[in-house]
Amino acid sequence: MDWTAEEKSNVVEELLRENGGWAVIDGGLATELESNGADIRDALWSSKCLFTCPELIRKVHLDYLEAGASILITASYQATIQGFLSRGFSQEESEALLRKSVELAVEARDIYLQKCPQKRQILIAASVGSYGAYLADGSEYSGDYGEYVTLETLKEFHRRRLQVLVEAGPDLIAFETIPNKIETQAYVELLEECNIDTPAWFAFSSKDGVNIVSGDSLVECGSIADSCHNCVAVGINCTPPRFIHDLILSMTKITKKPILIYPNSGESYDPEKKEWVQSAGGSAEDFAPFVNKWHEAGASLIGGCCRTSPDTVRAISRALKGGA
Ligand code: MET
Repeated sequence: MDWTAEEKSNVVEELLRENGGWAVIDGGLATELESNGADIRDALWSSKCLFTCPELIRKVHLDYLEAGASILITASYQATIQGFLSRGFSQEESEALLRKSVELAVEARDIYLQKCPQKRQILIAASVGSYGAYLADGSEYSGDYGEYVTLETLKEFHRRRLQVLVEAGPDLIAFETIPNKIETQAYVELLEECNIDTPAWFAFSSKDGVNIVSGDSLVECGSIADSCHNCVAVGINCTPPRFIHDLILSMTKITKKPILIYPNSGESYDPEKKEWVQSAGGSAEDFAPFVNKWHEAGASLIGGCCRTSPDTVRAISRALKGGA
């Protein structure tokens, strides 16, 4: 469909209007692929599935739609041209893999809508993971890229990837797990410099309920995102549920745009051990009682991140419909 820039930028508001003020985002993709048998222990993480088991990605997208999600996030979180090149793919093949992530989500939407008696709006959000996700050294959870990584390094790293994803025609761009201010700034400048009119959301992660993981201020980073012309929603992802309420309250002070949250199942990243440790009070099953409080506090787009599943999404959907 050929939409004007203004129509494109209204897709989230339109979805929220159609749905009565809230919408459900899908749940964890990589961890759900793993639960379905995919081996993602790899520097490419879930994006490895783009060439090893694309049909499984399509299946997981479909499972999330059947569970009630209205927004699908593509399998491009850790998909980067640099990452694919280092595995022996050519530039063309690498770009095709990026496009494939969007195509698979679009296919899942088409299959779902064909058999769904009640037509509903479904948006495809092209995931852009941080530079640290590409490095796969834990820096996506510390935001510490060292002194040699500048704003220009980050813009150069993301530029072509962003252009290719946009050309594949997603409804939205999902900047996910943003760890620091410099990368927030890089995304905002790239959208402008590349004349991108696809709307974008900015999702930060936090490990203390106050700042984003690098220690940079959520208020400051959220405000940078909020001031970006393309930005249609600001929020939090991959963060333990127990921090979410306070983070929503902080964000209501800096944005009038829709607030999105998709927490993980309660784990935190231990930089010493370089692994995720489960913490008490916030498993995916515990989501449902919080969901309406989060919505009342100001979040309108709600889903799950790592280690959440279609069951989590079903519970979120039920709770928002008033059935929890
Ligand atoms: C570490 S955050 C990962 C986000 C990504 N959309 C996923 O669920 O796989």
